[in-house]
Amino acid sequence: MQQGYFITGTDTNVGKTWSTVALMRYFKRQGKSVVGMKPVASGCFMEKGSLRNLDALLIQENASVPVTYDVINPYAYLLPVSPHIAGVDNPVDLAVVSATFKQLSTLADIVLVEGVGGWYAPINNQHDVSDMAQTLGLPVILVVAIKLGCINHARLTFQAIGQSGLACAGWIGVCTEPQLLCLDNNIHTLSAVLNTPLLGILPYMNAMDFDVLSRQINL
Ligand SMILES: Nc1ncnc2c1ncn2[C@@H]1O[C@H](COP(=O)(O)OP(=O)(O)OP(=O)(O)O)[C@@H](O)[C@H]1O
Ligand SMILES: C[C@H](N)[C@H](N)CCCCCC(=O)O
Ligand SMILES: [Mg+2]
Repeated sequence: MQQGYFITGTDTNVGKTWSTVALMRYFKRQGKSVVGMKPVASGCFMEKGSLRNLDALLIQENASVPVTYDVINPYAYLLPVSPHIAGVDNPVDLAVVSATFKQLSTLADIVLVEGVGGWYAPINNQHDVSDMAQTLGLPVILVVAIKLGCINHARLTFQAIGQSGLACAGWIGVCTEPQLLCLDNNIHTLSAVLNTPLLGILPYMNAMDFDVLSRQINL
């Protein structure tokens, strides 16, 4: 592995997965091999007797090399609730996440790890997403869904990333809504308050096209 990034966001449902896959396509276009990980996923479905998560499946599909599902997503929980609740019978062990990440990092130049929920979402009764990112020791990319309220959420999350001692490699804005009043002004304000590079603004798309989105990224 040459480089790895931990992808967090201002909340759940803010575009972390879309950004992760757009980044995977971006790195591939640069001639790099890339794999991804969704260590903890809540909100899964049963397929042939195993729990599967849509984020993890997208990450698996977009990898440069074939990767076994369990390496991408060692903790798959059925219920779409906070992982410390969904995983009460099989709580996340950060040593397992770390060992699985090491295995994955031998496979490609770039490894992207998508968090779950926002920066302080609990992953078990002792740890939250920030602990998982610190265990992996990766620079963090902050995904911001550009909507009303995002300036506050982005500033809080950016401050918390700094407090964890991890580097922030930049932020990605995702237009998850078809229309937003004063969109450009919001982006301008976010750029001014977040002391980290803007890596790209992903436009609103009616149908997902990760190649189009990946062309908005510049890391
Ligand atoms: N560029 C976009 N254009 C339109 N809709 C988008 C875009 N990016 C994301 N969305 C919408 O936002 C939803 C959430 O995106 P995504 O799944 O990437 O969020 P997430 O932060 O990974 O969520 P989770 O916390 O569940 O992992 C998508 O299912 C899609 O409906
Ligand atoms: C179900 C959802 N899509 C995510 N997988 C889990 C989000 C957990 C959020 C926990 C919280 O901060 O309240
Ligand atoms: Mg996701």
